[in-house]
Amino acid sequence: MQTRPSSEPHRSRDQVTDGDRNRDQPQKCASATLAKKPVTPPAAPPPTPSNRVVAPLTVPVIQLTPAQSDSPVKLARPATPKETAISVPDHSNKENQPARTPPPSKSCPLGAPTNYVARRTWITTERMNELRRKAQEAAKQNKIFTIRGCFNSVRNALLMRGWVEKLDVHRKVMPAGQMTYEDLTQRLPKRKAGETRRQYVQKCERNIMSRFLEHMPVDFLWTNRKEKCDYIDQAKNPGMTINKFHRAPFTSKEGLCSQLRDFHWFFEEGTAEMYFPRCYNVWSPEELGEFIENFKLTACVAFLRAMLCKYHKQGSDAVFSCSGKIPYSAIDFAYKRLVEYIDSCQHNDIDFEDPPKIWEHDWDAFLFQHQQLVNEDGRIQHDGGQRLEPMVKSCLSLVDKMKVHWPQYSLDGYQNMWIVKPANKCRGRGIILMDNLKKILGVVNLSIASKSRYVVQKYIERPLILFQTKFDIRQWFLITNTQPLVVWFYRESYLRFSSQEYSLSNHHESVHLTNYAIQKKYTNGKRDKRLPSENMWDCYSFQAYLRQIGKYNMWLERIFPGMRKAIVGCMLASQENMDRRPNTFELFGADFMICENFYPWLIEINSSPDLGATTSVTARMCPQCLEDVVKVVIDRRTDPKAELGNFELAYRQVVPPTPAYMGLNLFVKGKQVLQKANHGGGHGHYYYQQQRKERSLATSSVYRQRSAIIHPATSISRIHRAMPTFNATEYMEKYMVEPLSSSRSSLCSQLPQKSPSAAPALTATPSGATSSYILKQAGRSITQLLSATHKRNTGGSLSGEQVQSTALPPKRQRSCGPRLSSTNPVESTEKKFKILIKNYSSNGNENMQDARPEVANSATATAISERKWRSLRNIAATAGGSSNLAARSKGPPLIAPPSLPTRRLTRTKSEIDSTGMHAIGRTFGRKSNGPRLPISISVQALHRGEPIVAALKQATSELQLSQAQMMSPRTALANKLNGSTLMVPASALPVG
Ligand SMILES: Nc1ncnc2c1ncn2[C@@H]1O[C@H](COP(=O)(O)OP(=O)(O)OP(=O)(O)O)[C@@H](O)[C@H]1O
Repeated sequence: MQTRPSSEPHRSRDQVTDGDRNRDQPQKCASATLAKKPVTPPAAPPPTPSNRVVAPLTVPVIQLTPAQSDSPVKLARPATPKETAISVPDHSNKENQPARTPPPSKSCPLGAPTNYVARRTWITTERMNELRRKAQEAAKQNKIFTIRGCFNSVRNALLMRGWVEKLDVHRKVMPAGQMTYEDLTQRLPKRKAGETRRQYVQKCERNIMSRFLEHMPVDFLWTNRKEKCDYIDQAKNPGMTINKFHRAPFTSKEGLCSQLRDFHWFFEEGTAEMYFPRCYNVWSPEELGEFIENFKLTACVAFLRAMLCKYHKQGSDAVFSCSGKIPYSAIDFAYKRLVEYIDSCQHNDIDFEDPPKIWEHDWDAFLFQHQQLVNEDGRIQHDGGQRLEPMVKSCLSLVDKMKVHWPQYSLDGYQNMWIVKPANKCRGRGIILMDNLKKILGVVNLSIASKSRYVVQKYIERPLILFQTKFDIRQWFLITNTQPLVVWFYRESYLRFSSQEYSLSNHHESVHLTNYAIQKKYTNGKRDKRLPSENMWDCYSFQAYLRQIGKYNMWLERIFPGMRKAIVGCMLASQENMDRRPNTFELFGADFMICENFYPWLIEINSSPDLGATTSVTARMCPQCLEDVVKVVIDRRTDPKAELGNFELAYRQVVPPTPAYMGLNLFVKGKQVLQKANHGGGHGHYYYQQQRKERSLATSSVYRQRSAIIHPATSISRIHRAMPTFNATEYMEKYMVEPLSSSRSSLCSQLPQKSPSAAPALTATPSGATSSYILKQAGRSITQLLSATHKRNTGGSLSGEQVQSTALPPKRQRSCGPRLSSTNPVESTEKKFKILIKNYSSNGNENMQDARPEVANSATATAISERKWRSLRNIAATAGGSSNLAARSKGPPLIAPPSLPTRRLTRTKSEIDSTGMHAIGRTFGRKSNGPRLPISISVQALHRGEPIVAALKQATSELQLSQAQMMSPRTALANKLNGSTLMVPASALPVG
């Protein structure tokens, strides 16, 4: 018996054609007996840990029925050729040609021996069932993956871990239940030339297994392009892992530039530091202006530096000459600009008027002179009358001073070169090096007209060059979570050299752009022999080089940690703008350049780094990196101690516990309304101004207050990241009500307490000390109250009794809804409040007992201004018409309020219905299991300096307060609360 060779490198001349194969099929039919069952869904697999319900596979169950067995096999019907095992088209040798297969004969049609099947065909029924079982097992264990693109290392790594691939072509599935045996065995991929038999068999088996999984959701998707449908799939199947973030703004040049503008907020010494050449999104007029200013100032620095450098290296004759074309005043011009700049940095200019205006033509002339000095070896005019040494000395000291205030001094040279990059292109396309402002503006202005965007970045003129050749470093890193941020750093990296020697006089891309996409277009020029011909080194070769030149410590101390800190910093700065979806990770490739002083400068971050085996270096490193990604992403999920390959954890954000004061002790005092009312209308404006002042104070102090309370070891950025949502509903429910009891105490203590429903409120009245304390606080800003009550709650400044009367539970959950116990005084106050609101909601038909005693009190009545009445009316209008509420109110109406316009009735009513609120009085609360009110405000708004009042403003608007009240939200809310306890004088009621 001939054995089939395991591999077939080339297709032979006499290879089997499709037609041949078809002709063979009747014969193959005889080689196996298959009992095909109709599509029967197998039993549903048990639920997986992730609670995913695995849908039964609706694939044909293939009965394992050997062709010739001792036990006779019953066939439902004669197997058709399609149902048989499939023979592999043999492309290799003649021994396996169809001519050599036994001709179809009656001796082995449907009863051929199993071993015969195995010999002649490559997918037997046994194998088929095995594949099915494997697919089912993978589905049960959530181990289905799809890979788009040629990421064989990932594929192999997953297959090795028992995963099964669902080919991307099978994403668009046919309706469940329609899959037939033919679907599985037909339409198999064609064998490619050069594909070995084994490879082909594996390919077909993968194809078949993929079809088994057609109706199963994918658990792991590796793609190199973002598609919306994938994220929709992920939303449907949250367990699905995707290797791409939908939003990663730092991966475009434009995005990186804008993300890193605010980097200073995220600086953490030793953790997040950043060297990024200054960069401008010049399509934005603001940044264009900044760029122009920076360009000019850089030219001034470069002019003086170039002059000093030449003077010291080549002597004064190399710089000065009586026939020089550059006027001596150019030195003066540059000098003055630097002095002005340093003065402004040191704030020495605050007592002076604006610096004199410099006309554009003066700048043009100077920039031209700079070009002459640097590029054309021009001389500065000097007739020998003036002594040069003092001037040179003062220039030197000025440039030294400038180093302090010019953080990117180390990367600037003398030429003032800038690199102009299309904002959203990659692979070096459209990148130009320029040193002329007019030309740069010409490019970017044109781009504005053509709607293509550019960024302009300072070119690193003094890079570290190896053997006179420029290089950059490609560094991979992995993000596995954005909230909290988790960054994995790859220990290996590789260097990419340019094919030509470095020169600043030649601006050609082959000299300055070191990325592979550009360099592969050029043959290597005359360079040092020690450079690699494929223009790549791995980091180990670079380390060896550094060791050779005695600078190995620079790798350990500056380059490697510097790259890591830059990546962490960049991620922290961009974290806010990345998706927060779980089960998403991404491998990024960052490009760094090393400066002469060995500091790494971030150039760019790529979202789909080239992982092709383009050179021997990448051929070794890329597959390894991909395998390591699988280790981090897959293995570590189940085993925290799993091997991580070359990845190391660079940053794991620590989420600090929610600060105790956060949203807990914010409250609005209702007392201020009385003060305002007592002062009469004439002082209204004054008080309004006062409040505005307080609000602005609060605005600026919110951040300071917070930072002061936060433990110093906790960095701002971390806090900033992990800030919980400030829940206005919760906040108001609790703190808008609490002061009610306090403020009411001052009122109610004067009032006869007839109403039984008022009793709980009165019992809840805090002590006089607390009242006065609250009174004192009433005029302060909310932020001040925040810290005061924080102290109070932590028992710092108040007596135990006071704490008891005012303190609230120390820690609250983030979810909103009333959580105060029924014995809590605040609770009872809240009830009171509710009832009183109902009073108004009854639209005059009913009234509350609580209100009765109060209305008789003239002192209280006079305290109600027309405006307040309007607010009350508004509340009434808001709540009016909710007849169910009114019906629940008891007691005869004391006042017959006029029929008020119900302009906001509809919305409020629907709100009540839809949000599960059971009374308008509970506007501040909700049913414990009801949905949230639509008044949740992100605390980050507060953090960023927006006034807390703004938050209240929003809240008040949600509470349907009138425009006048919204002008002063604190007062408005207090009005509302107080108003609920105050009665309206009959005289204040509109007639009718
Ligand atoms: N500020 C800079 N200073 C010096 N060289 C730079 C600077 N920016 C970019 N380069 C050089 O230009 C090359 C291409 O730049 P960059 O990576 O930004 O372009 P790209 O189009 O995104 O390329 P790729 O997609 O291949 O990374 C870099 O490899 C680097 O050698």
